[in-house]
Amino acid sequence: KPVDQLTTSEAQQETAALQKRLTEYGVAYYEKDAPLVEDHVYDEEYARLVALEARFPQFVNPDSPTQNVGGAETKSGLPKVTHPVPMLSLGDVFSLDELQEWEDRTVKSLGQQPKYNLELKIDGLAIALRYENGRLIQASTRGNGVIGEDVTANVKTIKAVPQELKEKVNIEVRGEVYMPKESFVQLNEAREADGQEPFANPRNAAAGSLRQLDAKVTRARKLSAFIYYTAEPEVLGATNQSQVLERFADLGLPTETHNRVINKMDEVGDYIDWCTAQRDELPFGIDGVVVKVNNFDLEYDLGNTVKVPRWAIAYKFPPEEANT
Ligand SMILES: NC(=O)c1cc2c(N)ncc(C(N)=O)c2s1
Repeated sequence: KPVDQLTTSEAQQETAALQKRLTEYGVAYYEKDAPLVEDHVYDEEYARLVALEARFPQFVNPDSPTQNVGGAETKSGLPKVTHPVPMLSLGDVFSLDELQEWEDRTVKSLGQQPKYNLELKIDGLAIALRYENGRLIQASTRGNGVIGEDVTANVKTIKAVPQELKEKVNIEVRGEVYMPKESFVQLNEAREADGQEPFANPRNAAAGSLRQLDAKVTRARKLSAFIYYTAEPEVLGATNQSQVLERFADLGLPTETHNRVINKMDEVGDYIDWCTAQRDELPFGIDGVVVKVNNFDLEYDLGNTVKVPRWAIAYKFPPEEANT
């Protein structure tokens, strides 16, 4: 129900429930690197709480998650970084029908049939890398999208991430840090031998390994990364997403090479089938496919909502049956 149609007691109940739930999500995400919900679910509920507290300020209390932006008490105590361009999460769809509905809306908004760039959705954690004059000067986590953590020293231990680009450009790029499946198996064997709790999945292991105070621990975890986005493609002279990936490779940035440009959405099924068949063979985890309008001039027309871009969508694979 819209916030301004709630009775005071309804608002009090919903506010208290959201404050409790988002605090639990925050502890799981920031303290345990074991998120309870997808980023966009957290974002949506957080936005609802902000709206409720704005309309009913009497229900704001000091330990509401809105009162300590960016997970101030992260266990790792890493310094904070504010993202100049917010790191949005992605909208999700779970079927080809929903994907077709997304395309219908997109074609309608654009008034034309765009090409799409299809990319694997890497199951890791998002990072932003700032290069100046071709040198890596800062690396940060997504955090809550606006405020992340400075993980520069830790990212410098990741072999796949160049500290020096092949061209002296000033650019911020974004991607995913992940733990290769092999590293994950070795890490959990070592942890169990040590009587420690194994990580539930490579994504949590990557998050826990990246957000360490001691970069030597991160180095030992043998992480890797793929870079897939920049908000400043003009710096690279790229006019579409597939060109951006090619320019990233020219610079020495690690890119996932199985991307594919398609002319319309009815070609996406073949790609999804290919990814599903390849999934177990890939040396890293994927949890879906990212579909992006390839041309940036069209992407510009579509813009973003507060939380997710309109020019891209994630098709999520059905959860893998527990291959115990
Ligand atoms: N949250 C996001 O915007 C994204 C998240 C991811 C992800 N986990 N893996 C790959 C891509 C990609 N190829 O664009 C994106 S984009």
